[in-house]
Amino acid sequence: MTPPERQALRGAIDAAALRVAQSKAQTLVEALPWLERFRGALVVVKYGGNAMTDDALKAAFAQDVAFLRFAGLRPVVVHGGGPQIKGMLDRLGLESEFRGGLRVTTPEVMDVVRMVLTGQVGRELVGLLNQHGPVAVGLSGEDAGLFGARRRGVTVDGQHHDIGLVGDVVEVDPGAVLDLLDAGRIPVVSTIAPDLDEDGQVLNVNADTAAAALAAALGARKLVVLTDVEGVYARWPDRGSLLSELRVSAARELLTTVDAGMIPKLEACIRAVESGVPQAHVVDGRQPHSLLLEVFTSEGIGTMVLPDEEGSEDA
Ligand SMILES: Nc1ncnc2c1ncn2[C@@H]1O[C@H](COP(=O)(O)OP(=O)(O)O)[C@@H](O)[C@H]1O
Ligand SMILES: CC(=O)N[C@@H](CCC(=O)OP(=O)(O)O)C(=O)O
Repeated sequence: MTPPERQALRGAIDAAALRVAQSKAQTLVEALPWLERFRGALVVVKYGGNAMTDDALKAAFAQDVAFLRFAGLRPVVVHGGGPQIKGMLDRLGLESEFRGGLRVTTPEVMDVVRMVLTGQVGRELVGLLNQHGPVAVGLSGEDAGLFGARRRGVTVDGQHHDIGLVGDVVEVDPGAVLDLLDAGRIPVVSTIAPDLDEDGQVLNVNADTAAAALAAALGARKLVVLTDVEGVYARWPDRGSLLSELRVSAARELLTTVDAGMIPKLEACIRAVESGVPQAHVVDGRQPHSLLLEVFTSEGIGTMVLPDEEGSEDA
């Protein structure tokens, strides 16, 4: 290569590097209106067990939540752990059985659910978040009266089934979560809840519905549900039918057609929005940084559930 050729090549490389730097700056600038709008906003993020299957994805999720916190929002994480519970039940030779999307929970299974959610999945998320500073604190629905639950059964094809130690959150005392937020911490909540009808008994609560109850009690600005699908499809599994926006009454109608896994998610979005949370989102947790994209870009991603009244969104 001649000296003039070398110089031309260096010039081209410098120009390309400048373009990359400018596009990074552009990305930051695009986030500015959203940073302004959501400064101080309380956001409840439900992190599903199926979106935490690989280490890189979990690390990216922790980065996103830490980003929200250091950008001045107030994130609260509610985590699931269905596949992780299944993994432990398999190792112990116990069966995983579901009815209507909920785990049939015997006393033996309940011990495993509590151990895996609070002692394993929650701990791991707290550890990942604390790599970004001493911010995350784990707690379960048993701590400081956070949740109170009542047993529920499930109706499938018109038939009612008892599914054991499974509950719905009927009471939330968000004091402990608010204390942590006021101290600048990130609460990481696992969804075990005391049974209000039986002292000393704890119940297994679906993490989507618990996240909705918490988002409502906290008066959250957003509920974001991270899962293993792009969003809510009008005609699952027709990939052309992904919904970017859904009003709450349409979401109610859709409830009759969606399959098991999506039922508690859609119910959670409906419950949150009907309780005053301005917007709820179902987002693909398999995409790294989907949480950041949802909060800080104009396009948003996944499906957004909004109240019925026109003009009530604050996207
Ligand atoms: N209408 C629908 N739109 C999107 N997903 C649906 C729909 N109906 C059923 N599903 C199923 O719901 C699943 C999500 O639920 P699930 O696997 O339990 O998630 P998670 O582990 O994140 O709680 C999707 O992977 C998909 O198979
Ligand atoms: C009653 C019930 O089904 N509880 C769930 C709780 C965990 C959960 O909801 O985890 P995901 O969000 O990963 O599905 C279970 O035992 O699997």
